[in-house]
Amino acid sequence: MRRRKISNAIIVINAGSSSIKFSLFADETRQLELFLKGQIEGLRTDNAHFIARHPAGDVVGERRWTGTEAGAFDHDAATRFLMGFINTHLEGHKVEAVGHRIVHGGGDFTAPAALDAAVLDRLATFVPLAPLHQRHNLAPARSILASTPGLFQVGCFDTAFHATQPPLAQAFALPAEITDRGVRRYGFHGLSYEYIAGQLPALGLGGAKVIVAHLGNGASLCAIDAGRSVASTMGFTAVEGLPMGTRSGTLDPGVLLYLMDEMHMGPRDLEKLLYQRSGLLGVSGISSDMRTLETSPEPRAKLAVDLFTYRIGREIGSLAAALGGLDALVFTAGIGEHSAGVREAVCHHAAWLGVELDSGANAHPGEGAARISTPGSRVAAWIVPTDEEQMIARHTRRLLTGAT
Ligand SMILES: Nc1ncnc2c1ncn2[C@@H]1O[C@H](COP(=O)(O)OP(=O)(O)O)[C@@H](O)[C@H]1O
Ligand SMILES: CC(=O)OP(=O)(O)O
Ligand SMILES: [Mg+2]
Repeated sequence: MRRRKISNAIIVINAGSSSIKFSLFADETRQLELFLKGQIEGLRTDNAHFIARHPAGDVVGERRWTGTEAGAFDHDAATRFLMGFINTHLEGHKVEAVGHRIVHGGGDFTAPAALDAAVLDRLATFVPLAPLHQRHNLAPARSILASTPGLFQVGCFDTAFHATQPPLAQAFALPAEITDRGVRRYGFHGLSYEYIAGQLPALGLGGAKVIVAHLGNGASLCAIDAGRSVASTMGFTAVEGLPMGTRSGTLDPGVLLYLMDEMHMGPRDLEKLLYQRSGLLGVSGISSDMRTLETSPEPRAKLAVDLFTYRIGREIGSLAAALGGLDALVFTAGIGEHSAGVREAVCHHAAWLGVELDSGANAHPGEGAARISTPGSRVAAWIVPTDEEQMIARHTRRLLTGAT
C-alpha cells in the first residue's frame, strides 16, 4: 500500500500592535492552500481572546484571558502559546519554512530576506523606529532560530512595497546631516498594499490611480499609480498620518517641544503618549476599538470617530494631489472591511473628488471584493479584503524555492 505523501507547510506569523495572527499553508505543487488560521486579539487589554479555525469556519481551538491574567498576557507570552498550539495542530504536515511580517526594514531591506542571526541583529537596530511592533516581530524569529536553527525563516517588510516612491515623497525638510542617517519617510502596511495592488487588475484598475485606505488598529492610506506606491500617510515611523486605535497620527512638532518644556515629559513619556494613549482611545477616553465606539452613546466616542474620518478625508485630498487625479478609493483591514459607518463618512468627505456612495451596497457588501459606489460615480469605491498572510506565504515560498 502506498503511503499518502506528507505535504510541506509554511507557517506565517503576523504580529500587529494589538494582535498576533498565524496561518498555516500547505505548500502544494502549484498553490498555497490555507488549512488552519488563528489569532490572539486584545493583547495588553483586560480581555484577550484566542481562536483558531479551519478555512470552512469550524473552531479548532479557543481560549480567553480576562482581568489581571489578561493584563500579563503580552506578545511574548502569546507567541509561546501560539507556537505550542501550532506544533500540536500540524495535521500531518511537515514545516518547511516560517514567514514573518516585520514592520521596519529601514533603507537596507527593500525585498523579503532570509533571516539569520546577523540579519535579525540588523533589524533590531530599527526597534526605536517601530516601538509598538519591531520587537514583537523579531521575537518569534529569534526563538525559532534558537530552538530549530535549521528551519528556513523569511522576513517580509511593511516598508518594502514603498521603496518605489519618488525621492520627494520620501523626503523630510531637514538638514542633510540628519536625512543622511536614514531619517526619511518609509511608509508601512506594505504587505497589505502589495496584496491589494495584486487584486486591482481583476477589478479593471490595473493601470489606475487608486487610494487604498488600510484602516485597522494601525491605519494609513497609500497612493497607488499603476500598481506602484507613489505616496503614503505613514513616514519614518508608523505613528505618522491618520489617528489610529491608540496612536496620535500627525501632530504639529511644536506640540512635542511644548510637552517637553512645559510638562517636563521625557522621550519614553512621549512615546507612550503618542503610541499608546492617543488616537481613538485618547480622544474618546473609552476604547481603541471601533466596534465599541460605534455602539457607544457617549459624545466623546462620536468625536473620536468623527476626527478619524475627517482626517482620512483630508489625507485623501493630499494623496489625490500626489497622484494627480483619482480613479478609485479602496477600503481594507478590520475597520475598512467591516464598518459601513466609517466608509460612509469617508466617502462623504471625498464626494468633491467624484465619489458617489451606493448606500445599499455599502450596508450589505457581501463577501469578498465589492463595489460600493453607484454605477455613475466618477471615482469608484470598493471594499477589497486584504490578506497579508497570503502575501507573506508567497514571498516565503519564492525565497525557499530559490534557496533549495
Ligand atoms: N464589524 C466591525 N465593525 C467595526 N469595526 C470593526 C469590525 N470588526 C473589526 N473592526 C475594527 O477593526 C480594528 C482592528 O483591525 P485589524 O486590521 O484586525 O487590526 P490589527 O491587524 O492592526 O491589529 C478594530 O478597531 C476593530 O474594532
Ligand atoms: C504598521 C502598522 O501600523 O501595523 P498594525 O496596523 O498591524 O499596527
Ligand atoms: Mg494589521
